[in-house]
Amino acid sequence: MSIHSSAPVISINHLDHSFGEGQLRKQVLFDICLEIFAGEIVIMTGPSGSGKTTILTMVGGLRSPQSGSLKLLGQELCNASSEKLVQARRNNGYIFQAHNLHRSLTALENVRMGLEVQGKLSWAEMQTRAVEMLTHVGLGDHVHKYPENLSGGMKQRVAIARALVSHPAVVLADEPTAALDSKSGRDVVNLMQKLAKEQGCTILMVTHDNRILDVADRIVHMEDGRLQTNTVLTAA
Ligand SMILES: Nc1ncnc2c1ncn2[C@@H]1O[C@H](COP(=O)(O)OP(=O)(O)OP(=O)(O)O)[C@@H](O)[C@H]1O
Repeated sequence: MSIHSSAPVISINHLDHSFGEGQLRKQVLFDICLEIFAGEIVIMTGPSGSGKTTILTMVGGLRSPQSGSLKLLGQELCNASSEKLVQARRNNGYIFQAHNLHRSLTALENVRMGLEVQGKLSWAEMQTRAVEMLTHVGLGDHVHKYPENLSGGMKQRVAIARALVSHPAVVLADEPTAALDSKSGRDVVNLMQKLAKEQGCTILMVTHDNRILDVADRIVHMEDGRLQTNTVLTAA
C-alpha cells in the first residue's frame, strides 16, 4: 500500500489508551493506526480533547501506551521499560507552544543543552555546534542574549535550534505557532520545514493553525479519539 520502500520511523497499530481506573476509567484513543516515514512532515489536526497530545506524548516516550503497538525506529514502546522510554526520548526533538527555554540561560546555553543531554561530545564541540545551529536559524548575532531579550519568533527559533542541534530522527511539535503572530508563525514553520528536509528528519506536528497546513506532506485528523482521515498532499 505504501509508496515508501524503507521501514516506517513511527509505526502505530491498533493503539488504544485510557486514563483513570475503575469507574473513572475513560478511553481516549481508539484503534489508532498510523505509519510515518523518514523525512515526512505530518500535521495532526482535530478539536480540543480529541487525543492529539496523548498520541504525541506516547510517540515521544513521555507516556507508555497500554494496548496495541507503537514502534519508534523499530523499538516497541507499548508497555516498555523506563530505560527504553528514556532511549526513545533521546531520539526525539521537542518544540512546544511556549518555547520552554530556560530563562536563566542564554540562547547559546539553551541550544547547547540539546547536546548535553546526549552526553556524547566535548564541551568545545558542543559550543561550536550550538553557535553554528543558531547562525543557521538566523540568530548568529544573538547567541549571548537571554530569552527575555528576544522576540517571540526569535525564542521559538532558539527552541527549534535546540530541538534539531542533535539531528534527532523525529521532531515532535505541539502547537509551535500558537503564541506567534502570523508572519512569525510562518517563518517558524518554514524554518522547521527547511531544516527537516536538510537533515532528513521526520516531523509530527499538532496544530490548530490553518495557515500553516501547507508545510505538511500529509494531514491526519483526530475526532473523539479516532483517526478520521489520512490525506496525502501531492505537490503541484
Ligand atoms: N493525564 C490525564 N488524565 C486524565 N485524562 C486525561 C489526561 N490527559 C488527557 N486526558 C483526557 O484525554 C482526552 C484527550 O486529551 P488530549 O490532550 O490528548 O487532547 P488534544 O486533542 O491534544 O486537545 P488540545 O487540542 O486541547 O490539546 C481529553 O478528554 C482529556 O481530558
